[in-house]
Amino acid sequence: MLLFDVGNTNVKLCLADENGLGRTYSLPSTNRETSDSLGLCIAGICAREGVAEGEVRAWVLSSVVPPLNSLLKAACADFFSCPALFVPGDIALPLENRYARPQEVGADRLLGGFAARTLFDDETLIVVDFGTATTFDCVQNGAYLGGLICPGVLSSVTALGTQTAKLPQISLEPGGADLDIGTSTRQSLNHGVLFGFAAMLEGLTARLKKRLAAPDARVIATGGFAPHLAAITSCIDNLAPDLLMQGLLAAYFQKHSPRNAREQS
Ligand SMILES: Nc1ncnc2c1ncn2[C@@H]1O[C@H](COP(=O)(O)OP(=O)(O)O)[C@@H](O)[C@H]1O
Ligand SMILES: CC(C)(COP(=O)(O)O)[C@@H](O)C(=O)NCCC(=O)O
Ligand SMILES: [K+]
Repeated sequence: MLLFDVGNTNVKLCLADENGLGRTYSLPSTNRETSDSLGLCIAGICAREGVAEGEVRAWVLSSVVPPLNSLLKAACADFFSCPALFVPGDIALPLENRYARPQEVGADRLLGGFAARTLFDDETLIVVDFGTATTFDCVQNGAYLGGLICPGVLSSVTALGTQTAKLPQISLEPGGADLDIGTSTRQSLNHGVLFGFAAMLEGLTARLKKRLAAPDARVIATGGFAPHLAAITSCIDNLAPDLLMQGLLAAYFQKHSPRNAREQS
C-alpha cells in the first residue's frame, strides 16, 4: 500500500505492507500541484523503493486539504492501477465519533485517536499533533470525544514574522532543556515560541486530564514539531512520529485482512 497523511503544510507518504511501514517522504502541500506532478513524484518514490506501480494494492489516505483530494485521486487513476481509499470516507474507522457533527472533525484527528487506541490500551488517551495547527484529541473508553485546536508552531512564527516590522522569520532550533532569558531577538523568539508551546502543552494536558477525570491519561505526541517539544517537557508519555501512518495501516487491515491481501496480490 501507499499511505498518505495530507496535512496543510506537508503531504506525508510511505509504502507499507503487512510487515509494517517503509520510509516516510514529505511533499509540500502547495496549491501549485497538478495530478501529473503528484503522480510522477509518487511513481518516482515507488521506483526509488524498488516497487512497481502494479505492485501497489491501494492508496490509503487521510486528508484535511480537500483541493488535493481530487488531484491525488486523478494521480492514482492515471499512474497506478489501484483504488484510492480515503479514511474515514471509504474506510470507516471503528471508533465512536462523539463530535456534534461527526463529519466536521478532521480525518487526521479521528485517525490519530484510532491509531492511539490501537497502539495503547489505556482507558484515556490524549493525542497532541504538532502540525500546521496544534490539535489535542481525547479518546476515552474507546470513543473519540473531540478536543482542542490551537495555533501551530510554524504558523505562529510565520504570523509573527509577517505581522511585525523587526521580527525575522526564524527556523526553530531545538533549545536546551531549560528556558533562557533571551539576549537577542533570535534567542528571545526561539525560546519564547518553544517554551511558550511547551507551557501550552503542559497547561492544556493538565486541564484536559482534570476535565476527563483521568490524571494518568497517556499523552501521545506526533507531528513535525513533536520532537522539539518532547525534548523540553516531561508531559509527553510517547513520541509517535508515525502515528497516523500506523493508523492508516491498521484501518486498511481492519477491512482487508492481511490474509486476504496476500490472496489478492
Ligand atoms: N522532521 C521534521 N523536523 C522538523 N520540523 C519538521 C519535520 N517535519 C515537519 N516539520 C515541520 O513541522 C511543521 C508541521 O509539519 P507537519 O506535521 O507535516 O504539518 P501538517 O500535518 O499540518 O502538514 C511544519 O512546519 C514542518 O516544516
Ligand atoms: C485542525 C486541522 C486544520 C489540523 O490539520 P493539520 O495541522 O494537520 O494540517 C484539521 O484537523 C482540520 O481541518 N480539522 C477540521 C476541523 C475540526 O477538526 O473541527
Ligand atoms: K498533522
